[in-house]
Amino acid sequence: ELNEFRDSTSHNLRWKKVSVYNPRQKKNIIEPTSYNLLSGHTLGILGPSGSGKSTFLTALAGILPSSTLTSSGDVTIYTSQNNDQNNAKTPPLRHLQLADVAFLAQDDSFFSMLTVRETLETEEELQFKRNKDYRKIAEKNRRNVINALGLNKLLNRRVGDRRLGGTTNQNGLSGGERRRLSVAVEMIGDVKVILADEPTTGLDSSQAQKVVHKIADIAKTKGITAILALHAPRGSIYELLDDVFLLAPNGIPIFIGPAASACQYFARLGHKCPPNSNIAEFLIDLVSVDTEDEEQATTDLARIQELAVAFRKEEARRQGKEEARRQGNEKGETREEGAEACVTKHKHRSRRRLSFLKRVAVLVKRSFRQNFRDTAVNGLRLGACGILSFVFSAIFGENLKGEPTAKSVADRTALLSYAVINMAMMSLMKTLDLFGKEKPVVMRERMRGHYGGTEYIVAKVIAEVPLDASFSIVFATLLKKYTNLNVPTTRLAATLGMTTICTDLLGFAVGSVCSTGDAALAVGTPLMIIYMVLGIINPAGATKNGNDSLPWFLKLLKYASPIRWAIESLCCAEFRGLKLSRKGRPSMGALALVNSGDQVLEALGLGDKEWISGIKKLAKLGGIELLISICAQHIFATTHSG
Ligand SMILES: Nc1ncnc2c1ncn2[C@@H]1O[C@H](COP(=O)(O)OP(=O)(O)OP(=O)(O)O)[C@@H](O)[C@H]1O
Repeated sequence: ELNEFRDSTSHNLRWKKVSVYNPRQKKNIIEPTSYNLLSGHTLGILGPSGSGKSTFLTALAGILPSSTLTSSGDVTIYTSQNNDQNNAKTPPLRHLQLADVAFLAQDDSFFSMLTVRETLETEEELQFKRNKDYRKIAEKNRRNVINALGLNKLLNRRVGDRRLGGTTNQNGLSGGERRRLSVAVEMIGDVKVILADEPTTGLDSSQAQKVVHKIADIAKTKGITAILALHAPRGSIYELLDDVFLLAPNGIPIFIGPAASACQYFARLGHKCPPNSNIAEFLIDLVSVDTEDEEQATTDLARIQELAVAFRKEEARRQGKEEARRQGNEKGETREEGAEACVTKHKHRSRRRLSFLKRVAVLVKRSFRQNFRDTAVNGLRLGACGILSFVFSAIFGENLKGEPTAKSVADRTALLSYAVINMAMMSLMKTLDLFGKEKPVVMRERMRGHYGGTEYIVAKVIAEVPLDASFSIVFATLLKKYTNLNVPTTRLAATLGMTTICTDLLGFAVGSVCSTGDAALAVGTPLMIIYMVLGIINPAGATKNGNDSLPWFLKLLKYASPIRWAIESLCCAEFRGLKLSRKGRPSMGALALVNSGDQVLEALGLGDKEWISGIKKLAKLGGIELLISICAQHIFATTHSG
């Protein structure tokens, strides 16, 4: 099966003096290193926790969080081909681009409701044009990837959400299967390098070995390179590595070279690897510092210092040799110069091959599947609508029975306010939760240039907003059925629907601005509470100028509160033209003198408002939130990717 993967091109990876600097701490996080990793080789980065393995990988891929760290050095792909036809097209040496990289992050993130097949198809659809030729290549590539990673039997299984665990995830994928799917998703494109950050995390030893074996196999058969950051690999995993890069704390390089020669190298420096031991463990022990024992820590630091000096000498010797070889080899020199010229000339290749509308269509399809298939959550939301409408009617419904009275005004206002708050809270929480879950997948896809923030938000609006709004319609219908509210069902449903749309869009805006789902929840919840406090109508009466004492930023928040406009709108629909019986009229307060709904609206400071004016405000607010979401997606895309 893997034979189909084989192509005539070999892609070597070369990095020159790659280092990472932390400008805030004014120090290197990774000291400069250079290496030439040959096509088909798998290199393992070993080192204790915090030594900089992940940072080095992200620096190679070119996806360091630029706001906090800077990298320098050159990362290039050196292509050697046996096929003359291809030779004319591809420059022999060029900068590594993100499109060349399959980057496997520590977490496996997917859309949980999609099957393995759909997950791979979506990746393929986002990468390849839908014309016949592209589809043929894409399908062949997908088949090869599926075979190579042993995913054939899992194609129709839903990916599932690991965080749910236990019973809910019974049909979902196991940790090892998710890792293999991650590799498959990354391999769908025409990648030249596999970078994997702790690909064995969370796996048992046999699954861990299988995953590394698959990656090393793919690298060999595809003629590409693989670099794996490994925390504490077993001996059997070490045996799969062709090359090793050993990092000491503070990103100090200690060894880089063939895995088979590591023991010999350290033996020469007086550190013999004990026979029959795990070489990886021995190497990591060599560069680990015992933080609990001060005396031992001093010994460890001295050893690391000595090994670092030896590495620098070895590196200088190797570079001198290479320089001499280059100078002595006339043919080699000409080739290298030509190649360097290619590095500077080569332009970034765009991976966006689909039109805007097609990209949106693919994303809408995925979002639909994710939202509609989540029957457990949708069922719970429907149930919540039913239960809440029943509870609300039990609490407030009594005073609404029979002909409308002045006594019922407070209950009517409170009932409408809670209905708005309920729908707003439900949709905001759901949107922020989903946004957080999707974020890693979306960031990865956007980093690879599959689509931009606009397509993502537009697709979410098309796929999610109608479903959320339909829950509002159900809630409005039930509420109207159980209570004796005056507002027509259509107006109640439309207002609650608009509130849901507006809070969905608010969720998109908050989710786009915040870097993680947790941060979005931490910002979104208090923001909604402020909107609630500022938006709620005091049934004891309000003055038109009640706003005047508020500071400007609270006035702004009051204006931006969807809850305010929805409640005002519903109050207008409820009270406008309503005749109030004199029975049970309150003896005090602003409502004591009212005879009609119009007088109530006057007392509430809504005398000149209509139902439609609140709806128009909600629509305007939704438009602004949509714009903020799209802008935030573009502005924060790079900072959040790190
Ligand atoms: N964005 C960042 N800004 C500043 N410092 C960072 C950033 N990312 C990582 N570091 C620092 O770089 C160092 C190396 O971190 P890194 O995560 O690369 O180590 P690691 O070897 O991969 O660790 P582990 O094995 O635990 O995953 C740490 O000291 C860390 O605090």
